[in-house]
Amino acid sequence: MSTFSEWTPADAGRHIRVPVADDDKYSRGVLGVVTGSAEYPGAAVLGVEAALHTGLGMLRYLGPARASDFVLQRRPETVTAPGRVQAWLLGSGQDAAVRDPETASRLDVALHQGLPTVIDAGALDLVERSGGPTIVTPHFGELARIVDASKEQVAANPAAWAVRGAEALGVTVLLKGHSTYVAAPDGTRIVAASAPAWLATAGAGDALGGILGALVATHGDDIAADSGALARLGATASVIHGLAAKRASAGGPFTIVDLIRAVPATIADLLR
Ligand SMILES: NC(=O)C1=CN([C@@H]2O[C@H](COP(=O)(O)OP(=O)(O)OC[C@H]3O[C@@H](n4cnc5c(N)ncnc54)[C@H](O)[C@@H]3O)[C@@H](O)[C@H]2O)[C@@H](O)CC1
Ligand SMILES: Nc1ncnc2c1ncn2[C@@H]1O[C@H](COP(=O)(O)OP(=O)(O)O)[C@@H](O)[C@H]1O
Repeated sequence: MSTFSEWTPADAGRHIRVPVADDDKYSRGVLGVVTGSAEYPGAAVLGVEAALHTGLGMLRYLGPARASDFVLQRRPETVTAPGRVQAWLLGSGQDAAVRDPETASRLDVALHQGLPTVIDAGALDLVERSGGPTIVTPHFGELARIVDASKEQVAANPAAWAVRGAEALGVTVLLKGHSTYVAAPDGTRIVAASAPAWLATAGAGDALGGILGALVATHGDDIAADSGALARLGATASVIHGLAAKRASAGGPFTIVDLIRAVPATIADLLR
């Protein structure tokens, strides 16, 4: 069995890009987002909110109209016009079985650009079309479908199945759960375990996708230079997510909006 090293808050702090005086909104990193659907517009709102709270230069949201309206109401700083991006976040809040043609075409265009890409939920079936460095973010049920195992088998040994997933798909796998296992095809193996079990609530994965999307968009050079970079950014996203959950929780229940609100202070702590 491969050894997974534990990702610490200090490790995470070293993988957050701090803007410098010369930066502008483009040099900081632009994230393109195709998430949400008429059925699940909330997932789009949560992912966009989480990405903006993690920090990036610009976010272009290019999902379906109903979701776009909710995103703009909540976050008017979101840009909904197409244009250049440095990375993509795809699939949260989408169901592969009922993809509308416009969303299908936007996913296709994104996947063929060869850019760093985060693939979640309803876009997981498209991973083979992804031309750039790719990280997928399945939960146990989703990974089970991908590797043709049962959910119980994955739950019994998530570390081994994360590795199997990375080998089978040839991309970095971030397997979500109480502990989050990240395995890359180059042999990078990381586990992050900072989350309280209160985090097991709908929308938590959508927020993780947004945090990771922002980290990926702001680390384009690192990803191009190093095949393990996506795994380290995945683990960093998971640590930020888990610590923000702890901060929002204070030992009790919390909502995902509370978690997202806690992200900026969590990042500030990690940078100290
Ligand atoms: N506010 C929203 O709009 C929300 C939208 N969501 C979206 O809803 C869609 C369906 O997602 P689901 O995950 O519910 O459905 P799926 O159809 O992907 O998964 C359901 C199956 O996977 C298992 N499963 C689900 N989550 C699991 C976990 N964390 N660990 C182990 N097994 C798990 C279930 O037992 C079931 O067998 C996704 O596109 C997702 O992004 C959810 O994220 C919830 C919030
Ligand atoms: N028992 C648990 N303890 C801590 N974190 C958990 C637990 N169960 C799930 N999580 C976290 O919650 C999130 C759930 O993701 P996902 O299943 O995709 O949710 P959703 O689709 O509802 O957004 C993941 O980040 C996962 O790591």
